[in-house]
Amino acid sequence: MKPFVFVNIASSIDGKISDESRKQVRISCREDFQRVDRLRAFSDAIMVGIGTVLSDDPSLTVKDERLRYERVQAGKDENPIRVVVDSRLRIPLNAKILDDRARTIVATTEKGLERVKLIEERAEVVVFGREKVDLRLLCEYLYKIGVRRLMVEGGGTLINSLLREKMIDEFNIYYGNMIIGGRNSPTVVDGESFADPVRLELISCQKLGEGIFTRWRVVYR
Ligand SMILES: NC(=O)C1=CN([C@@H]2O[C@H](COP(=O)(O)OP(=O)(O)OC[C@H]3O[C@@H](n4cnc5c(N)ncnc54)[C@H](OP(=O)(O)O)[C@@H]3O)[C@@H](O)[C@H]2O)C=CC1
Ligand SMILES: Nc1nc(O)c(N)c(N[C@@H]2O[C@H](COP(=O)(O)O)[C@@H](O)[C@H]2O)n1
Repeated sequence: MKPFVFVNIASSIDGKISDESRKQVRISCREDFQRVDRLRAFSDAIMVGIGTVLSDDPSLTVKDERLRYERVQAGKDENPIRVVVDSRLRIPLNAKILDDRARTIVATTEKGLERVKLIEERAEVVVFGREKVDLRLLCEYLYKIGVRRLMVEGGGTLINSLLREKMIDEFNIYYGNMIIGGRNSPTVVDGESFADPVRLELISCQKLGEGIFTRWRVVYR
Protein backbone atom coordinates (compact mmCIF):
# COMPACT_ATOMS: atom_id res chain seq x y z
CA MET A 1 0.00 0.00 0.00
CA LYS A 2 1.18 3.52 -0.73
CA PRO A 3 -0.07 7.02 0.11
CA PHE A 4 -1.86 9.24 -2.41
CA VAL A 5 1.15 10.95 -3.99
CA PHE A 6 0.80 14.38 -5.54
CA VAL A 7 3.37 16.81 -6.89
CA ASN A 8 3.09 20.52 -6.28
CA ILE A 9 5.49 22.65 -8.25
CA ALA A 10 5.82 26.15 -9.71
CA SER A 11 6.98 26.44 -13.29
CA SER A 12 7.70 29.22 -15.73
CA ILE A 13 5.71 29.18 -18.96
CA ASP A 14 8.70 27.52 -20.64
CA GLY A 15 8.66 24.64 -18.12
CA LYS A 16 11.60 25.73 -15.93
CA ILE A 17 11.50 25.48 -12.15
CA SER A 18 14.70 27.49 -11.57
CA ASP A 19 17.43 29.11 -13.64
CA GLU A 20 20.90 27.84 -14.57
CA SER A 21 22.27 28.79 -11.14
CA ARG A 22 19.74 26.27 -9.68
CA LYS A 23 19.05 28.72 -6.85
CA GLN A 24 15.47 29.22 -5.75
CA VAL A 25 13.46 31.44 -8.12
CA ARG A 26 10.22 32.98 -6.90
CA ILE A 27 7.74 31.83 -9.53
CA SER A 28 4.54 31.68 -7.46
CA CYS A 29 2.54 34.82 -6.71
CA ARG A 30 1.17 35.62 -3.23
CA GLU A 31 -2.13 33.82 -3.94
CA ASP A 32 -0.28 30.71 -5.05
CA PHE A 33 1.96 30.64 -1.97
CA GLN A 34 -1.23 30.78 0.13
CA ARG A 35 -2.67 27.86 -1.86
CA VAL A 36 0.56 25.89 -1.37
CA ASP A 37 0.49 26.59 2.36
CA ARG A 38 -3.06 25.14 2.58
CA LEU A 39 -1.98 22.11 0.57
CA ARG A 40 0.94 21.57 2.95
CA ALA A 41 -1.40 21.87 5.93
CA PHE A 42 -3.67 19.16 4.47
CA SER A 43 -0.77 16.78 3.81
CA ASP A 44 0.65 14.14 6.12
CA ALA A 45 4.17 14.44 4.72
CA ILE A 46 6.16 16.59 2.29
CA MET A 47 8.99 15.06 0.26
CA VAL A 48 11.93 16.66 -1.57
CA GLY A 49 15.16 15.38 -3.11
CA ILE A 50 18.55 16.28 -1.70
CA GLY A 51 19.17 18.47 -4.79
CA THR A 52 16.38 20.77 -3.62
CA VAL A 53 17.73 20.86 -0.06
CA LEU A 54 21.21 21.80 -1.31
CA SER A 55 19.87 24.47 -3.70
CA ASP A 56 17.04 26.03 -1.69
CA ASP A 57 17.57 25.09 1.96
CA PRO A 58 13.78 24.82 2.41
CA SER A 59 12.03 24.57 5.76
CA LEU A 60 8.87 22.95 4.33
CA THR A 61 6.73 24.13 7.23
CA VAL A 62 3.19 25.53 7.23
CA LYS A 63 3.55 29.29 7.30
CA ASP A 64 0.03 30.36 8.39
CA GLU A 65 -0.36 30.15 12.16
CA ARG A 66 -4.13 29.48 11.85
CA LEU A 67 -3.50 26.46 9.62
CA ARG A 68 -0.99 25.08 12.12
CA TYR A 69 -3.53 25.66 14.92
CA GLU A 70 -6.24 23.81 12.95
CA ARG A 71 -3.88 20.86 12.51
CA VAL A 72 -3.26 20.72 16.25
CA GLN A 73 -7.02 20.96 16.93
CA ALA A 74 -7.46 17.96 14.63
CA GLY A 75 -4.98 15.99 16.73
CA LYS A 76 -2.05 16.31 14.29
CA ASP A 77 1.44 17.75 14.68
CA GLU A 78 1.74 21.47 13.84
CA ASN A 79 3.58 20.62 10.63
CA PRO A 80 3.56 17.59 8.31
CA ILE A 81 6.47 15.16 8.37
CA ARG A 82 9.36 16.31 6.16
CA VAL A 83 11.00 13.62 4.02
CA VAL A 84 14.37 14.01 2.26
CA VAL A 85 15.54 11.52 -0.38
CA ASP A 86 19.33 11.46 -0.01
CA SER A 87 21.25 8.31 -1.07
CA ARG A 88 24.65 9.46 0.19
CA LEU A 89 23.53 11.48 3.22
CA ARG A 90 24.88 14.73 1.78
CA ILE A 91 22.43 16.75 3.87
CA PRO A 92 24.24 19.61 5.69
CA LEU A 93 23.94 19.52 9.48
CA ASN A 94 22.72 23.12 9.46
CA ALA A 95 19.97 22.50 6.86
CA LYS A 96 16.72 24.18 7.94
CA ILE A 97 14.88 20.95 7.27
CA LEU A 98 16.78 19.41 10.23
CA ASP A 99 15.50 21.98 12.71
CA ASP A 100 13.03 21.05 15.44
CA ARG A 101 9.94 22.65 13.90
CA ALA A 102 8.74 19.33 12.44
CA ARG A 103 9.49 15.64 12.39
CA THR A 104 12.00 14.88 9.63
CA ILE A 105 12.80 11.56 7.98
CA VAL A 106 15.94 11.29 5.86
CA ALA A 107 15.82 8.31 3.51
CA THR A 108 19.21 7.01 2.46
CA THR A 109 20.96 3.89 1.09
CA GLU A 110 23.93 1.72 1.98
CA LYS A 111 26.07 4.50 0.46
CA GLY A 112 25.08 6.85 3.30
CA LEU A 113 25.82 4.62 6.27
CA GLU A 114 28.94 6.54 7.38
CA ARG A 115 26.99 9.67 8.34
CA VAL A 116 23.92 7.96 9.81
CA LYS A 117 24.92 8.48 13.47
CA LEU A 118 25.53 12.19 12.89
CA ILE A 119 22.21 12.80 11.13
CA GLU A 120 20.31 10.64 13.62
CA GLU A 121 20.98 13.31 16.25
CA ARG A 122 18.69 15.62 14.26
CA ALA A 123 16.31 13.38 12.27
CA GLU A 124 15.09 9.84 11.77
CA VAL A 125 17.18 7.98 9.20
CA VAL A 126 15.77 5.09 7.18
CA VAL A 127 17.80 2.95 4.76
CA PHE A 128 16.10 1.70 1.59
CA GLY A 129 18.27 0.57 -1.32
CA ARG A 130 21.91 0.25 -2.35
CA GLU A 131 22.66 3.03 -4.88
CA LYS A 132 19.55 5.21 -5.10
CA VAL A 133 16.78 5.37 -2.53
CA ASP A 134 14.16 2.71 -3.29
CA LEU A 135 11.15 4.99 -3.58
CA ARG A 136 8.61 2.18 -3.57
CA LEU A 137 9.92 0.83 -0.25
CA LEU A 138 10.08 4.34 1.14
CA CYS A 139 6.45 5.06 0.22
CA GLU A 140 5.33 1.71 1.68
CA TYR A 141 7.15 2.67 4.89
CA LEU A 142 5.49 6.09 4.95
CA TYR A 143 2.09 4.43 4.52
CA LYS A 144 2.87 2.07 7.43
CA ILE A 145 3.60 4.99 9.76
CA GLY A 146 0.29 6.64 8.83
CA VAL A 147 1.06 8.86 5.84
CA ARG A 148 -1.97 8.89 3.52
CA ARG A 149 -1.36 12.14 1.59
CA LEU A 150 2.19 12.67 0.42
CA MET A 151 3.05 16.01 -1.19
CA VAL A 152 6.15 16.04 -3.39
CA GLU A 153 7.66 19.50 -3.91
CA GLY A 154 10.49 18.46 -6.25
CA GLY A 155 12.87 18.70 -7.78
CA GLY A 156 12.76 17.43 -11.32
CA THR A 157 15.13 14.51 -10.76
CA LEU A 158 13.08 13.04 -7.94
CA ILE A 159 9.85 13.58 -9.88
CA ASN A 160 11.29 11.69 -12.88
CA SER A 161 12.10 8.66 -10.70
CA LEU A 162 8.70 8.69 -9.00
CA LEU A 163 6.99 8.82 -12.40
CA ARG A 164 9.07 5.89 -13.68
CA GLU A 165 7.96 3.91 -10.64
CA LYS A 166 4.34 4.87 -11.45
CA MET A 167 4.03 6.37 -7.98
CA ILE A 168 2.62 9.83 -8.78
CA ASP A 169 -1.16 10.14 -8.81
CA GLU A 170 -1.53 13.84 -9.50
CA PHE A 171 0.37 16.95 -10.62
CA ASN A 172 -0.48 20.41 -9.31
CA ILE A 173 1.44 22.86 -11.47
CA TYR A 174 1.36 26.62 -11.11
CA TYR A 175 2.57 28.44 -14.22
CA GLY A 176 3.96 31.83 -13.26
CA ASN A 177 3.88 34.72 -15.73
CA MET A 178 7.52 34.47 -16.74
CA ILE A 179 9.99 32.83 -19.06
CA ILE A 180 13.22 31.67 -17.41
CA GLY A 181 14.93 30.03 -20.37
CA GLY A 182 18.28 28.24 -20.39
CA ARG A 183 19.14 24.82 -21.75
CA ASN A 184 20.51 23.81 -18.34
CA SER A 185 17.76 25.25 -16.18
CA PRO A 186 15.95 22.53 -14.19
CA THR A 187 12.50 21.54 -15.43
CA VAL A 188 9.43 19.95 -13.85
CA VAL A 189 10.64 16.50 -14.94
CA ASP A 190 14.41 16.23 -15.49
CA GLY A 191 16.64 13.25 -16.23
CA GLU A 192 16.02 10.93 -19.16
CA SER A 193 12.97 11.27 -21.35
CA PHE A 194 10.25 8.63 -21.41
CA ALA A 195 10.19 6.24 -24.36
CA ASP A 196 6.41 6.56 -24.27
CA PRO A 197 5.23 9.97 -22.93
CA VAL A 198 3.32 9.79 -19.67
CA ARG A 199 -0.32 10.73 -20.31
CA LEU A 200 -2.28 13.14 -18.15
CA GLU A 201 -5.95 14.02 -17.76
CA LEU A 202 -6.79 17.63 -16.98
CA ILE A 203 -8.72 17.93 -13.70
CA SER A 204 -8.92 21.71 -13.52
CA CYS A 205 -7.37 24.91 -14.81
CA GLN A 206 -7.84 28.39 -13.38
CA LYS A 207 -6.32 31.83 -13.43
CA LEU A 208 -4.66 32.48 -10.08
CA GLY A 209 -3.04 35.85 -9.41
CA GLU A 210 -0.82 36.58 -12.35
CA GLY A 211 -0.55 32.99 -13.53
CA ILE A 212 -2.42 29.73 -14.11
CA PHE A 213 -3.01 26.88 -11.69
CA THR A 214 -3.53 23.45 -13.24
CA ARG A 215 -4.28 20.00 -11.79
CA TRP A 216 -3.60 16.84 -13.75
CA ARG A 217 -4.35 13.16 -13.06
CA VAL A 218 -1.63 10.76 -14.22
CA VAL A 219 -2.85 7.95 -16.47
CA TYR A 220 -0.47 4.98 -16.44
CA ARG A 221 -0.65 2.41 -19.22
N1 LIG B 1 9.84 25.88 -8.59
C1 LIG B 1 9.60 24.93 -7.74
O1 LIG B 1 8.44 24.70 -7.33
C2 LIG B 1 10.72 24.06 -7.26
C3 LIG B 1 11.98 24.20 -7.77
N2 LIG B 1 13.01 23.36 -7.37
C4 LIG B 1 14.32 23.51 -7.99
O2 LIG B 1 14.76 22.24 -8.46
C5 LIG B 1 16.19 22.17 -8.41
C6 LIG B 1 16.60 20.91 -7.67
O3 LIG B 1 16.16 19.79 -8.40
P1 LIG B 1 17.14 18.56 -8.70
O4 LIG B 1 18.52 19.05 -8.85
O5 LIG B 1 16.53 17.81 -9.81
O6 LIG B 1 17.14 17.76 -7.34
P2 LIG B 1 16.07 16.86 -6.56
O7 LIG B 1 15.52 17.67 -5.46
O8 LIG B 1 15.12 16.22 -7.50
O9 LIG B 1 17.02 15.76 -5.91
C7 LIG B 1 17.60 14.78 -6.74
C8 LIG B 1 18.61 13.97 -5.98
O10 LIG B 1 17.97 13.10 -5.05
C9 LIG B 1 18.79 11.97 -4.84
N3 LIG B 1 18.07 10.72 -4.99
C10 LIG B 1 18.22 9.65 -4.17
N4 LIG B 1 17.49 8.63 -4.57
C11 LIG B 1 16.83 9.03 -5.68
C12 LIG B 1 15.94 8.40 -6.54
N5 LIG B 1 15.51 7.14 -6.36
N6 LIG B 1 15.50 9.08 -7.60
C13 LIG B 1 15.88 10.36 -7.81
N7 LIG B 1 16.73 11.03 -7.02
C14 LIG B 1 17.21 10.37 -5.95
C15 LIG B 1 19.91 12.02 -5.89
O11 LIG B 1 21.10 12.49 -5.28
P3 LIG B 1 22.01 11.43 -4.47
O12 LIG B 1 22.27 10.30 -5.40
O13 LIG B 1 23.20 12.16 -4.04
O14 LIG B 1 21.16 10.99 -3.32
C16 LIG B 1 19.41 13.05 -6.88
O15 LIG B 1 20.41 13.72 -7.54
C17 LIG B 1 16.65 23.43 -7.72
O16 LIG B 1 17.08 24.34 -8.69
C18 LIG B 1 15.39 23.95 -7.04
O17 LIG B 1 15.40 25.35 -6.88
C19 LIG B 1 12.79 22.38 -6.44
C20 LIG B 1 11.56 22.23 -5.89
C21 LIG B 1 10.42 23.04 -6.26
N1 LIG C 1 5.22 26.76 -4.78
C1 LIG C 1 6.46 27.24 -5.01
N2 LIG C 1 6.61 28.36 -5.73
C2 LIG C 1 7.82 28.84 -6.00
O1 LIG C 1 7.95 29.95 -6.72
C3 LIG C 1 8.96 28.17 -5.50
N3 LIG C 1 10.20 28.66 -5.76
C4 LIG C 1 8.74 27.01 -4.72
N4 LIG C 1 9.78 26.33 -4.21
C5 LIG C 1 9.57 25.25 -3.28
O2 LIG C 1 9.33 25.73 -1.97
C6 LIG C 1 10.40 25.33 -1.13
C7 LIG C 1 10.69 26.38 -0.08
O3 LIG C 1 9.87 26.15 1.01
P1 LIG C 1 9.96 27.02 2.38
O4 LIG C 1 9.43 28.37 2.04
O5 LIG C 1 11.39 27.07 2.79
O6 LIG C 1 9.11 26.30 3.34
C8 LIG C 1 11.54 25.09 -2.06
O7 LIG C 1 12.51 24.23 -1.61
C9 LIG C 1 10.81 24.42 -3.22
O8 LIG C 1 10.48 23.09 -2.90
N5 LIG C 1 7.48 26.56 -4.50
